[in-house]
Amino acid sequence: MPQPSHNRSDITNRQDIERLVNQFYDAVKADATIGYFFTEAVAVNWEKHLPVMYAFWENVLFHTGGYSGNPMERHKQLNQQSAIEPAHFQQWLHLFASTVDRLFAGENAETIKQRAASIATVMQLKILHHQ
Ligand code: HEM
Repeated sequence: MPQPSHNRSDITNRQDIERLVNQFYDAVKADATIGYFFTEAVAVNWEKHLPVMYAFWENVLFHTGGYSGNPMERHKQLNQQSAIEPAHFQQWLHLFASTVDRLFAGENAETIKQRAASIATVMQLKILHHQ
């Protein structure tokens, strides 16, 4: 259960992003539905992947310009290796939103959840249409 919102503050800086991303992937790795993408389909090198994800989310929220990857292409490849179904996306989003809500409350916390949902929608469409 999230704490009452008056005990949580908003996402305001890089340190908050790092905390969010670390706790999100702890939940992802332990998850029965999507954990295997990260532990078996891809043997993720976390020392490399986490800083990429800090930069990605920092750029989404604060427009820092520090991310220059191609997530759509990466997930199309991944989908060819191991199919990513709508239920996987739903669980990914559920874990993301519940991690945000457990740690933070405020305008940026709402924005980052919305951005995650809209990027996930585009990603699913791209995968579906093999664009
Ligand atoms: C069920 C859904 C998803 C699965 C299973 C999944 C899985 C993965 C995996 C295995 C990687 C590769 C890590 C590596 O290269 O070592 C990755 C990278 C990444 N994912 Fe996802 N992902 C999902 C959804 C999403 C969503 C919805 C977003 C954004 C809102 C996202 C953002 C990223 C980004 C930014 C990268 C890094 C790409 C790069 O190397 O530049 N993922 N994902």
